[in-house]
Amino acid sequence: MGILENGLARMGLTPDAAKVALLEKYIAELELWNPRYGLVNAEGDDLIIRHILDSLAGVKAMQGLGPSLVADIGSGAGLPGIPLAIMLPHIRFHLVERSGKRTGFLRNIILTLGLTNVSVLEESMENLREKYELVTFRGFSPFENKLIKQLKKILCEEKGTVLAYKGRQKQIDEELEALEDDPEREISIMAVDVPFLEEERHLVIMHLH
Ligand SMILES: C[S@@+](CC[C@H](N)C(=O)[O-])C[C@H]1O[C@@H](n2cnc3c(N)ncnc32)[C@H](O)[C@@H]1O
Repeated sequence: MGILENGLARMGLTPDAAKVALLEKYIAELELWNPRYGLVNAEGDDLIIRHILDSLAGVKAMQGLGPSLVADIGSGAGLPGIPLAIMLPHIRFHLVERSGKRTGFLRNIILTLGLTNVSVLEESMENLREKYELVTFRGFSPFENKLIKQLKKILCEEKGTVLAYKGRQKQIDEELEALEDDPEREISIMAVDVPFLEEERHLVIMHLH
């Protein structure tokens, strides 16, 4: 069994063969275009662990939250948006990325993989007009007051949640402590185990409004 399927099994994820094939195709495209586009800072098994399995660590949380429309902000090469969209085809994803070079790659990926639940928005998040039930981000920005204000503008008032992929607990605590008090904010932090990765990873789920 390859590292991808082994990792999926360790995470308790059981995608059908078609989804595994799409994940493999995405990995192949990342490997192919990485030298020219500088998309991710890893290759081979390291790429699968640090980017694909890491992104998939949010699948179960997403299933629990049950959104119908998600914005993946600062999506870069489509992380975590593309792996999540492959695993959760009933959810629509907007990949928000301001770099034209990266959105070029993303548009190509969507066509190559035939993903019908994913759109690319070549925008700064500050310019978004749509409202989202859920916003994901990974490696995009620390939690800061300015970011929280911006997130509130694009989250649905009734049901607006952020799912942020984060590393060390200590770093998360520092970021959260520096935020202005907000009695409406509810935060839960989940430690996640990314297979074959000996580093701390957490998902921060933040309900705003
Ligand atoms: C460090 S990369 C992370 C990419 C990806 N999420 C990942 O985990 O590999 C941050 C990305 O956010 C994009 N970005 C930065 N500020 C942005 C903004 N205000 N709106 C949209 N995208 C932005 C950058 O162009 C870059 O591709």
